[in-house]
Amino acid sequence: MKVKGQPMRPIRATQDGRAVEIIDQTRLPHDFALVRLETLEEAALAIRAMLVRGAPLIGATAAYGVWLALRRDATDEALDKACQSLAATRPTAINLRWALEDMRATLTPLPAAERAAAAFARAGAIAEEDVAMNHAIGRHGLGLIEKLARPGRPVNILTHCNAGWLATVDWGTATSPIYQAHDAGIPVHVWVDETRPRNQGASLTAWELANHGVPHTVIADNAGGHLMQQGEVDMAIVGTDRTTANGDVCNKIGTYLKALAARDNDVPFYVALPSPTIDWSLASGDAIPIEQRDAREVTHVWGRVEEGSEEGVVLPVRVTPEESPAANPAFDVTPARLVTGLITERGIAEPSREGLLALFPEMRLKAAGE
Ligand SMILES: CSC[C@H]1O[C@H](OP(=O)(O)O)[C@H](O)[C@@H]1O
Repeated sequence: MKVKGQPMRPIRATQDGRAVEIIDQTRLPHDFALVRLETLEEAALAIRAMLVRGAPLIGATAAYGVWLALRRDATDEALDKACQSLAATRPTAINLRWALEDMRATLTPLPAAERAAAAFARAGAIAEEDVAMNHAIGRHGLGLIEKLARPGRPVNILTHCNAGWLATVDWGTATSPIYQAHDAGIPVHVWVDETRPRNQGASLTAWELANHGVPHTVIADNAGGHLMQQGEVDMAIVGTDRTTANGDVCNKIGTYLKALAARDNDVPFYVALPSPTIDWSLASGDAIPIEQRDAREVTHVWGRVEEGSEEGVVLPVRVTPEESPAANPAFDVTPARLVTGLITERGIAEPSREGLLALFPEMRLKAAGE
């Protein structure tokens, strides 16, 4: 997508061929900062500290992280260490495991001397495949938005967290249909869930949509149900970090509550995902590991000082009593029964094992379940 009119991606190889450059998403929306990753350790930290986040982008960053490791040491031991250290960064997004398995399968058969070049090529291919898949998701999702369009008012779409181009290599998943509808001249308006506690909606999705000129309104997470009751939401589109073979959807904490409110108000609830986000090995979402993040993300908020002596400084501010503990599960699981459809690069699947296999028949032998 574009930033101030310039094509931009959240990750790209540098011209000198020695590093990748990422957008530091922890500093948006206040600062747009690019960070150079030259080592495995820097790539792992960027994922763990959420300078890059979002399932597809985590996968692409991990793939490049393997390349950065093998540039220095292309032995079997180095490949193993790289895959293990990157796999340990975050537990929930399946794209991380998928990308590392792909890189390991690509590189293991090769002589050490050929591995760095092959790793760079495969990481680049994983990135470009993500772009193509997300564009296709947008095409299929565009059809859903078109069906809801009517004269005199925009299609009102609610989204949660950031499943935008910042969460992928480009286009986003949930936002790809929104961008393509906007670009096609279909009036859309997006209700942007702030998405406590890290506020990826307020700080990332809103920033993306503003950059692209898409009308949007940031809302408190707790406002979505009310807006649905008032008839102000025509559909919801969210992303996912892992969707299991039966169509259960693991996504940012709070997604499940939006799905419940959508069901109660007959609002179509769609999930957009590229197929590497499907975990065929799990028959349901019960077994998905839910990341427990630092309680400080709940007890504090980070914001920019607007006036006074430290103008422009981003500071943590405590919003809870010192003595109050906090819990911070980062994801929840929305059961398939609450999902209207899964928007994939091959089309829209019913949220079920057979619905997914109808689009991905080649996965039948791998798909857990009956
Ligand atoms: C297209 S994946 C987006 C997905 O990832 C986010 O999680 P995080 O920011 O913690 O990596 C969130 O669940 C989004 O829906």
